[in-house]
Amino acid sequence: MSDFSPGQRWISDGEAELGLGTILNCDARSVTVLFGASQETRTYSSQHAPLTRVVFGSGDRIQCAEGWRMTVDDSKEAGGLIVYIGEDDQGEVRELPESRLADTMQFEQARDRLLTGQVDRNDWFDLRFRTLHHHHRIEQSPALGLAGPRIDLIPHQAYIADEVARRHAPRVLLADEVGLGKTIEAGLILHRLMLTGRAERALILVPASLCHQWLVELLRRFSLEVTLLDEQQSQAQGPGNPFEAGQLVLASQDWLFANPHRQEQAEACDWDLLIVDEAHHLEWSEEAVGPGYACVERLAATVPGMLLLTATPEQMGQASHFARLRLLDPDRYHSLAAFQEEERHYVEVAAAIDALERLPGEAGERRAEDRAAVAAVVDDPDSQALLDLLAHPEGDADQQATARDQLRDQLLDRHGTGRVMFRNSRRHVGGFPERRLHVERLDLPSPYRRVLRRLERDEDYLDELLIETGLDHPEVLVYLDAMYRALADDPLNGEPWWQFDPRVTWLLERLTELGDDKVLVIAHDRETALGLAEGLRVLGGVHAPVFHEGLSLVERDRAAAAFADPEEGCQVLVCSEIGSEGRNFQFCRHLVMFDLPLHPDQLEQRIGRLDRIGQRHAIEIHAPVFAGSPGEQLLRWYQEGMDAFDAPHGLGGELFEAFGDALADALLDEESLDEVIEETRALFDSRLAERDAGRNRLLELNACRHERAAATIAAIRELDEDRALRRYVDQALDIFGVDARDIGGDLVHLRPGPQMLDGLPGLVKGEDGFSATFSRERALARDDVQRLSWEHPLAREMMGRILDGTMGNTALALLKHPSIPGGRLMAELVFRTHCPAPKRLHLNRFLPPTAVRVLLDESGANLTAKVSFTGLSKNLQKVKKAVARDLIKSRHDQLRDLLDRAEAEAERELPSIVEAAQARMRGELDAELTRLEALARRNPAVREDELTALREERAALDAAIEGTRLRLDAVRVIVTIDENTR
Ligand SMILES: Nc1ncnc2c1ncn2[C@@H]1O[C@H](COP(=O)(O)OP(=O)(O)OP(=O)(O)O)[C@@H](O)[C@H]1O
Repeated sequence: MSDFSPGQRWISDGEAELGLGTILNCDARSVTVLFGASQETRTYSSQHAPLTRVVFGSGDRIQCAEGWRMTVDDSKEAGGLIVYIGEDDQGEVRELPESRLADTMQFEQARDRLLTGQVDRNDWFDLRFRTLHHHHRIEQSPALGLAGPRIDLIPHQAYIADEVARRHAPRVLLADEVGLGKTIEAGLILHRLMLTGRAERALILVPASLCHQWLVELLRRFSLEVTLLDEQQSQAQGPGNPFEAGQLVLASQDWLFANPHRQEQAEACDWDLLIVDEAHHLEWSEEAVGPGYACVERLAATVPGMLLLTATPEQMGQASHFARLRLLDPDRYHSLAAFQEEERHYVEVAAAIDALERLPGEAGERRAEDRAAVAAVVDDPDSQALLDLLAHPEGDADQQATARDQLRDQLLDRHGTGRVMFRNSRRHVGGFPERRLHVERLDLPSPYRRVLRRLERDEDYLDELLIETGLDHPEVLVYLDAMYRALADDPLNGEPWWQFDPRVTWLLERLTELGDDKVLVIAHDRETALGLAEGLRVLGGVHAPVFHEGLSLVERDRAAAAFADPEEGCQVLVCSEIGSEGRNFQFCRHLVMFDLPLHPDQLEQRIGRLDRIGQRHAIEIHAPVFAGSPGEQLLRWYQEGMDAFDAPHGLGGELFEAFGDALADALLDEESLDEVIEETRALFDSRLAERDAGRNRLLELNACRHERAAATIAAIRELDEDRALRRYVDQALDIFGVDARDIGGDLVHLRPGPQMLDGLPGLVKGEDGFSATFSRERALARDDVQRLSWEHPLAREMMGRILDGTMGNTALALLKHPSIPGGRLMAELVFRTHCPAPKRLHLNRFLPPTAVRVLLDESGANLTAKVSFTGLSKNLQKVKKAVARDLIKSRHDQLRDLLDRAEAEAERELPSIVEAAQARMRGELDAELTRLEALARRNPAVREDELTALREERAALDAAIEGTRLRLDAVRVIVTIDENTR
C-alpha cells in the first residue's frame, strides 16, 4: 500500500537540487512526481521510491507559489494533504495547503534539510567541521597567499611581497638587480592579492620574448592560469572585447603598444592590477613620449594597482626613470628637479642610519658625532625620545635595541623612494657566484682592417661610411661584421663575414675544449646571431639554435628548450641582444660575448641571464676582441672605467649618460680614450662611494627589512610544517572520490576514482591525474610534480565547495557508550558567523567564518564543554540513510525543539567573537593608520588616496563586523544504542 497521494510534496533523496516535488499520480506499483522548479518529471517504484515527505512544523518559514510567506504555527490534514496554518508577514492568519507551496523553496539550510530527512554521510559532516576549523586558521595566517607558491624562501622576496601586497592598491617599481627574482616577487604579490580577494583581474604586459616564460612561471610556480592574448586569439574571440576573456590576461607589449584599437579595448576593462615587465623600455623624455609609455600612462590613470618591473631603471636615463615613478604616483613625482634635490639629501640620511647602528658606543667624540648625525635628520619629539634612549651610555641594552630598530624603520619610512621603489642588489643579498672574465685578443681580419685603416687616415670617411651603410655611430665601428654586411656592394666583400672572422673558429675551438658544458653566446644584432649559427654549422658541423626577436614565441621557446635539456640539448645557443632579455639560463655557466653592447646596462642584462638565483657555479665570461679595434677600446672602458664585468653596480646608466658621446668619439683614438676612461673611473669611484653612503644604501636598507622578512618566512614555514594539512587533504580526497596512491620519495599520485565528484582542478575522469608532494624541497627539485598546500587549487576547491555548498551539513550517527543508555538523542550543531562584506575588504583576516559548536542532549543540557568534537566523533558509527531518515521522522518535534534551544546557546558566544574581531581589526588598522598619517606628514610618497582608503576600509570593516550574525551551518543527530547492539 503506498503512502502517496496526488498533491503531496516530497523531495528526492538523491537529487535534492530538483527542488520540491508534487505527486502527480500514484498506484500500487509506481509514483510519478513533477519537480516544477526544474521542469523535470520522475517515475519511481512505489515500494522503493527515494523520496522524503516534506513536512513543516511550528516556527518554520514557508512560501506560497504566489510569493507570500508565512511562519507556521500549526497544521491540519485534509484529504491526505497537509494544510499549514500561520501568520504571514503582515500579521494576518492564513492557511496554505501543501499543494500551493512554492516549487522553488530551497532546502539548503541544514535545518530544512534535516527536517525533510536529507542526511549526508557522517564523514562528510566531520570533514565539514574540520574544513571550517582549518579555513578559520589559514585565513588569519600572516603568510596567506605567500605559502603556496612553489618557490624557495628568499628573504628579500618574502619581504617585498608581504610589504607590497598588504597595501591598498599597491603601486610600486620592483627594481632588483637582474636575476634576483622580480618575476617571482610580482607573482607572489599577485597571488596574495588574488587569494585575499583584493584583486580579481590583472593585466600583465611583457615583451613578446617573455610571454611564454611568464605563462609557465605563473602556472608552474603559482598555479595561476592566465589567458595569453595575441592578435590571433583576439580575432578568434569574435566581436566582443578580447580582454574580457579571462581574469588574468597576459599580452605582449610589442603587440599591444603597436595596436591602438586593442589598447582602447584593454583600457575599457576593469582591472585591479597592471603588471609591466622590463619597464625600462617605456621611453619618455620632455620632447617625446614613446608609444609604450603613452599606453601604460593611460592604463595607469584608471587601474588602481600597478607593478613596474625593471632591473635597470635608469637605462633610458634619469629623466625616463623619473617618468616611470611618475606613472606610479603623479602627485608625488611632479618635478624632476625637486626629485634630484631630494636624492642629494639621502646621503645625510644614510649616514644617520650608519651612526645609529653604532650608538651608544664608547664615550667620547665619536659618540657625540654619531648623535649629531642622527639628530640632524630627526625632527619630531617621538624620534628624539628614541634617540635619547639610544644614546644614553647606561641605557638598557634590550630597550636600546628596540629603539634602534624603531628609529631605523622610521628614518627609512620617511625618507627616500623606499615606499615606491624596491631595489635589492647582489651585494646586499649575498651568496652569488664569482664572475671571471677571459679576454681573447684576435687579429683583425683584412676586410675589417681595410675599413678601419681608412678611417684612421681619412677624417671624412666616417661620415661617408655612415651614409653608405645606413648604420649609426658608433655601432658602425663596434660591430664590424654588421658594417661589412652593410657594405655588401663592395666587390671585395663577396664572401660571408663568418668565413674569415676569426671569432667563429675561435668559438668552435672553445666549444670543443669545453666538452659537455653549455655555452650561451650573445651577439648584439640578429643578423650576426644568424650568420654565426650558419658559420658554426658550415665550418664546424655544430648545430646552434638561434634566439632572436624576429622568431615567433613558439620558435623561441623551442630554441630555449633545445638548449635547456640537460641530456639531449645542444651545447650552444646563439642569442641576439633583445631576444635574450629576461630569460633564464642559469643552468649554464659559460657566456660568450661575441661582441659588446654599447650600454653598460645591456652588458649587465647579458651576464644576468646566467648570474641568477639558482646558478651554482662561478660564471665564466669569454670575450673575443680584435686587437686594437674599437671593440677592444670599448672593453677597456667597461673594465678599466667601471669594473663592469665584476659585479653589478647600477651606475652604468649614469656613466653612459655622462661619457657615452665622448666614448663614441674616442673609439678610434687611443689617447683621448685614455682620458675618457680616466674620467669615467673618477666619476665611478666617487659615485660608488656616494652610493654606498646615499641613495642606493637607503634603497637597499629599505628593500629588505630583515626582521620582517624573517617573521614572514617563519609564518610560511609554520604553514609548510602544518601536519594537519596532510590529514585533511587525505580525508577530503577520499570523500571527493580521488584515488591517492603513495609512489615513494614523498610523492603521491592523484587519479580520478570512479565516483569522483566532477570539476576538481587537474583531475578529469578518464585521465591520469597528477603527482604531487607536500614537501617544498621535493617540489622545487621536480618540475613535473605539483606542490600540495593549503593554497593549492585542489585544496581550495574542495574547501570552497564544502563551505559554499550543503555537503555534509546534515548527518546522523549512532553512539555506543557504556555509561549512556540506548535510545537517547543528542544534537551536535555547528553555527557559523556570517558577515557580508565586499571581498576587497579582506575581512577574513580579522573575522573569517568562525564555527560555534553546541552539543545538546535530549533534555537540552549543554554538553559542549564536556565532550569535544574529536572525542565524540571517533566513537560514532555510521548508519544507513534510510534508517537515518526513519529515525529523524520519528523524533521530528524533539529535534525541532533542540535546534531552537541550540540557537539560543550559540547566540551567547557571538558578542565575544565580534569583540575579539573588532579588537584585532582596530589594533592592526589603527596602528597602520597612525603610522601612515605620521609618515604622510613627512614623506610625500604616502599617497592621500592610500590614507583615505585605509580610513574608509576601517569604517567599513567596523560596520561589517558589528553586523555579524550566526547561522546554523550543520547539524548531526546522534542516537545512542546499547552496548550489546551490533
Ligand atoms: N624564490 C625563488 N625560488 C626559486 N627560484 C627562484 C626564486 N627566485 C628567483 N628564482 C629563479 O631565479 C631566476 C630569476 O628570477 P626572475 O626571473 O624572477 O628574476 P628577475 O629579477 O625578473 O630577472 P630579470 O631582471 O632578468 O628580468 C628565475 O629562473 C627564477 O625562477
